[in-house]
Amino acid sequence: MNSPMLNLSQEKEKQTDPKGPSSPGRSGYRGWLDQRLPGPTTVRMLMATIMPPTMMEMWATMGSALASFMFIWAIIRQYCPYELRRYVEKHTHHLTACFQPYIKISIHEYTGDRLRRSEAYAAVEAYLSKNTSKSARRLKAELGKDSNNVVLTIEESERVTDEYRGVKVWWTSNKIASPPQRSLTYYPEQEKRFYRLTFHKKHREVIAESYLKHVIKEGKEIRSRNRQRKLYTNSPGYKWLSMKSTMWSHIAFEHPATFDTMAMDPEKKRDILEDLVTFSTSKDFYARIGKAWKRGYLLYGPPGTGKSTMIAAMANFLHYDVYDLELTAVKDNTDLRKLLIETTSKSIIVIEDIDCSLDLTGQRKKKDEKLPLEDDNVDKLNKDVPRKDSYEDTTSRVTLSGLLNFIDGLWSACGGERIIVFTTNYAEKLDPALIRRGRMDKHIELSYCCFEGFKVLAKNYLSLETHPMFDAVRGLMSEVKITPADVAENLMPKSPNDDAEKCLSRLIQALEEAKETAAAAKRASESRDEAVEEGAQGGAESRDGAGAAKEDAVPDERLIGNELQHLQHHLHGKTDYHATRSHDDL
Ligand SMILES: Nc1ncnc2c1ncn2[C@@H]1O[C@H](COP(=O)(O)OP(=O)(O)OP(=O)(O)O)[C@@H](O)[C@H]1O
Repeated sequence: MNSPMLNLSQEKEKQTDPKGPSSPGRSGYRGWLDQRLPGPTTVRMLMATIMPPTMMEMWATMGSALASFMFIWAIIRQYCPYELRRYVEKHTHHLTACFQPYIKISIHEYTGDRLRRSEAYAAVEAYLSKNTSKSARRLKAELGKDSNNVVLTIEESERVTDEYRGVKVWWTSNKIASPPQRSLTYYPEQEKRFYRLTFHKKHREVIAESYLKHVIKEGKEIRSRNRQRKLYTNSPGYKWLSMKSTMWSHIAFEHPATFDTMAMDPEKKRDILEDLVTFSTSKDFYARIGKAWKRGYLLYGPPGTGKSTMIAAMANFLHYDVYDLELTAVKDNTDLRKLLIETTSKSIIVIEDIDCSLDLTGQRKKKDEKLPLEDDNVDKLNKDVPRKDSYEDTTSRVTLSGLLNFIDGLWSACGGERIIVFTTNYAEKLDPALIRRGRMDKHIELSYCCFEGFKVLAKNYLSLETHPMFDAVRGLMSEVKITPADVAENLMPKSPNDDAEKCLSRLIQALEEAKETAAAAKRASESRDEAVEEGAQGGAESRDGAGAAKEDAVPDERLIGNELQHLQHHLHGKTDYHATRSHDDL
C-alpha cells in the first residue's frame, strides 16, 4: 500500500516530468535533483517532499557561494597586503553590525602607544579566570602566587558566558597581529590582545553603569590576592636575555624579610609601619590635596644595618612589587622617564647606594672605568675582540635634574601608589635638593644593634625569647657598637652541634673583643692628643724648640693613626671602619 505522501510526490512528478522518475536525460529540477541527491529514488523523493524545490535551490546556491567566499578569503588573507585586509575586515564588520541587536565592547591590553599595560585588561583577565574558568573549554595554565597554585585564564578565541543580575553576556579573548616589521629586527612580532564583551543592546545601561564596574573591582581584588609579586631590574644583561621591547626584566619576588624579623628599635619600627599604612590608605587624601600618590624614603646608615632588608620587609608588608633601578645602566634622562612610565602602581622603586650610582653634580661618570678590554696588553693579545667602548656607550648621561624630575616631576604622577627608596651609607654626601622633604619625605636612620634588636635576632636565629646569658649581652651592647649583620652572623649556627649557648658565647666573645679593641683605640687616641698638646707647649717656649717638638710629634701621630686604623680593622673589618666613621659623622 502506498503512503499518501508518496502518492502526492509521484503525482507531482507526473505533472512536472512526463518521462518518469528515473528515466535518463531529464532536465530542470528533476535532473538537478538526480545530480545532487544520488541514492534510492524513494529517498530523493522524500527529501524533495520535505524541502520545496525553491528552498533546496536556495540552500545549495548559498552553500556554494559560501564555499567560494571562504576560498577567495583564504587567498586574500595569504596574498593581500595587510592594510587592505584590515580595510575589508573593518567595513564588513560595519555592515554586519547594522543588522545585529548586539553591542560589543573591546578592552585592549595596551592603550595609547603601548606605553603601559591597561589595568582594565589585567582586571578583566583576573575576573574571567575566576568566574568563567569552569565553563570555558580551552584554558591556559600559569603558576600563581608563591609558585604553588595554578591560575587558569581563557585561551585566545575562546568564548565564555557570564551572567549578572539576570543579564547574559559573552566574553571572548582575541588578538590581532600587528603589521609585519619592514626593518630587520630581532624582536618577535607584536600581538595586540584584547577581550571583547558582547551583550544585547537592551541591557546597555546595566552593563555600562554597573556590570563593568563590578568586573573591574572584583578583578583588581582577585589580582592583588593572587598575583606573584615581582622583582624588576633594568640591567642591560637581563634585557637581552628576555628579548622583549620592555625596559624591565623580572623574576618572582621571594625575599622572606618582614618587619617581625627586623632587628631595630620597636618605637622606630612602629612609626615606620604606621607611616606605610597611612600612605597606602590615603588615595583620596592625596587627590584632595592635589599631590601625586607617592612617597619617598631615604634609608641611611652604616653597611650591614638592614637597609636592603627593610626594603624587602616594606614590599612584603604592602604587597608591592620592587623595581631595582640600576642608575648607571640608564643611558639618559629620556630613558629614565621611560623606565618610570613602565613601572606599575603598588610598587617600590629602589635606587641603592645613590651616592655611588652617579655623579649627581651634573658631571658624567664612566660606568666601567677599568674595563679589562681597555687594557693595552689585553688589546694586543685579542686584536679581534672589539673594545667594549667601541660598540657600546657605557656613559650614563642621567643628570641631577633628570633624577629630580623622575622623583617628583610631571611624569612621576603616572601610575600612582608608589614608594621611592634611596639607600646610602653617606647621607651627608647627597645633594640637599635630592633629599629635601617632598622628594624624600621620610629619612630613616638604620644604626647599630640595640638590645631590643638583639632579642629579635635571638628569636629568629635561636628561637629564644629569654636566656640567662642575655644579661651579659645587654651589658656589652651598651658599651660597644655592633651591626645587626655582625650579631646575626655570630648567632648563626655553624654546625649541627651548635646549640643556643654556643652561639650566644660566640656573640659575647665577639662583643668582648670589640670592647677591648675600642678601649685600645681610645687609649691610642688619647696619647695622640697628649703628644699634639706637648708639641704645642714646646712651640710656645721657643721657635727652635717648637720645630724639634713638631718633628717629634709627627712620627708619633702617624704611628698612633696607624695603630688606630689597625685596631679598627681588627674590630669590624675594613668596611666597618668606614661605617663607624660615617655613623659618627651623621
Ligand atoms: N636590622 C636588621 N634586622 C635583621 N637582619 C639584619 C638587619 N640588618 C642586617 N641584617 C642582616 O644582615 C644582612 C645584611 O643586611 P643588609 O644587606 O640589609 O644591610 P645594608 O644596610 O643594606 O648593607 P649595605 O649598606 O652594605 O647594602 C642581611 O642578610 C640580614 O640578614
